[in-house]
Amino acid sequence: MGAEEDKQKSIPVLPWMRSPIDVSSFDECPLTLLPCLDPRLKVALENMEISSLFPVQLAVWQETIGPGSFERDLCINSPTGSGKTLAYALPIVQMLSTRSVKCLRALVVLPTRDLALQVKEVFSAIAPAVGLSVGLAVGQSSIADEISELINRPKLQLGVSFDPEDFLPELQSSVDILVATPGRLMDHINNTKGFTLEHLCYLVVDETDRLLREAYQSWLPTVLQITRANDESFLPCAQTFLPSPFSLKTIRRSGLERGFKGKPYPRLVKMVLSATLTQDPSKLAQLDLHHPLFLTTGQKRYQLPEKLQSYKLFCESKYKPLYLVALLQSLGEEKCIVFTSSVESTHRLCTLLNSFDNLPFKIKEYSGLQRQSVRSKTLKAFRKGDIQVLVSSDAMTRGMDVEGVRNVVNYDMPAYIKTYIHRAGRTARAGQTGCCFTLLREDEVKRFNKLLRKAENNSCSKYSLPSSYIEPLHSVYESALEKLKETVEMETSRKRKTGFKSSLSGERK
Ligand SMILES: Nc1ncnc2c1ncn2[C@@H]1O[C@H](COP(=O)(O)OP(=O)(O)OP(=O)(O)O)[C@@H](O)[C@H]1O
Repeated sequence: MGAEEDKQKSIPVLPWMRSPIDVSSFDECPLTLLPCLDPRLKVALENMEISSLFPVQLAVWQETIGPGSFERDLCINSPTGSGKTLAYALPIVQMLSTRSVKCLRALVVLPTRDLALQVKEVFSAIAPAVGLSVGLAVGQSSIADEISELINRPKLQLGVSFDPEDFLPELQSSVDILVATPGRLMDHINNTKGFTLEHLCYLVVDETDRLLREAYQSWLPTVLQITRANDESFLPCAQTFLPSPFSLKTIRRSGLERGFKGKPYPRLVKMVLSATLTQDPSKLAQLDLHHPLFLTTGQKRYQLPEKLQSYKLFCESKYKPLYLVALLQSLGEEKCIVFTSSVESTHRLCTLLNSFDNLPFKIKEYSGLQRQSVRSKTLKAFRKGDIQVLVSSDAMTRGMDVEGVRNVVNYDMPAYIKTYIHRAGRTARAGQTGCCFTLLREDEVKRFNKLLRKAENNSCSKYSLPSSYIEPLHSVYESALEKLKETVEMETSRKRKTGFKSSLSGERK
């Protein structure tokens, strides 16, 4: 992956990526000045305490609602916390607001369940205002419960038995917009009667680079295959599905008229987004994009949030936990996320931190090693402020939006700039300030400086902790290490009985 990043120089290979729309040339736009905004959506946004659109949201609005009219598929590379979710949610909801028949018309795919839940919340805050329903397919509940949420079954008279096959034509979608993870999406595509993508108009692939990195049961080729077939059968009755006030003006005009010969009309519109969007032609080719338009921010490919301050903190390897505790104490009670390099070190570090006596904050781990239910519970408590420090591995943290996270700590130096961007991006969101601290051994400094140079806004000052924070911790640290040893032994013997190795005793890279 490092080699891959080096290969991808700042000039993209794909011609359409070489002349992007620069999002940084846009200003925020007050809702009162936003053209064509449905007044019901304006109220919904105001209820969310949103009074203006962020630059990326305005840029996307212009390319979707007007004057761009969804003419081209959109590839959006915009920093963490810049508001990409609403950038796609708002135009989709506005476009579907005049639909007369309920069917599944928009699909948003995300790599993790927590992220899908977060995105569903955004849609749920605006879609009901215009009579649209939003569904979730992430495997949070049993498949049967999920199906009953997504599919509207005909009501039967009491005592009448029926064969579901007989009623197939009457099964209808209960939702207009579906937010899904790939695995559950595939379950519904393959097994759920009445689940269909035949009316799909919008496909959003959020956290695109992450989703394209793994096959996830071939969800993307499957969705494209199904919708491509539909595009063709769609052709004669396309007009039925067009929302009336926008009709031909806002949905892509005739393929021939626009010079997009050979593309069925109306085609499935795609929007793909990331803070670190891949520029790899072979990966992007998987999306089968239609005359894609590239929206990006600034000159460099990688951007850090404008109000992020980066700091490096030098320390000896054996005292890293001690320095971390001193740093956390110096930061006070504000929410903080500490990143490590693996799920095992997340567990070990969290156990060690919890072995320190009398720390004035509550610490929990959040990693792929845990069950989803445990992770979701932890995240909920962190959002509420019942937990102040979250020790986390990388896999789960992309896109996570938790209010009040003022600090991020890289306990282990990230190996790639993309990792740094996604970790640091858990703070300094939505124009707020935030700090990212990286703990470094002497031999890591050069590599770290080189890594940061790949991003814009990359200044990184040295951070020193006063000795008054460090000295008193030495004895506490020694006894915490002793406690950790005991916990490792206990875990190892417990897991030996069940045939597992203690996750505290080894490192999985
Ligand atoms: N127009 C707006 N006005 C005020 N706050 C907003 C606006 N748009 C989005 N936000 C807030 O900004 C935060 C970040 O938004 P969002 O999660 O969509 O960012 P993102 O660009 O997707 O970040 P990431 O790349 O990390 O996923 C959220 O808390 C959201 O509520």
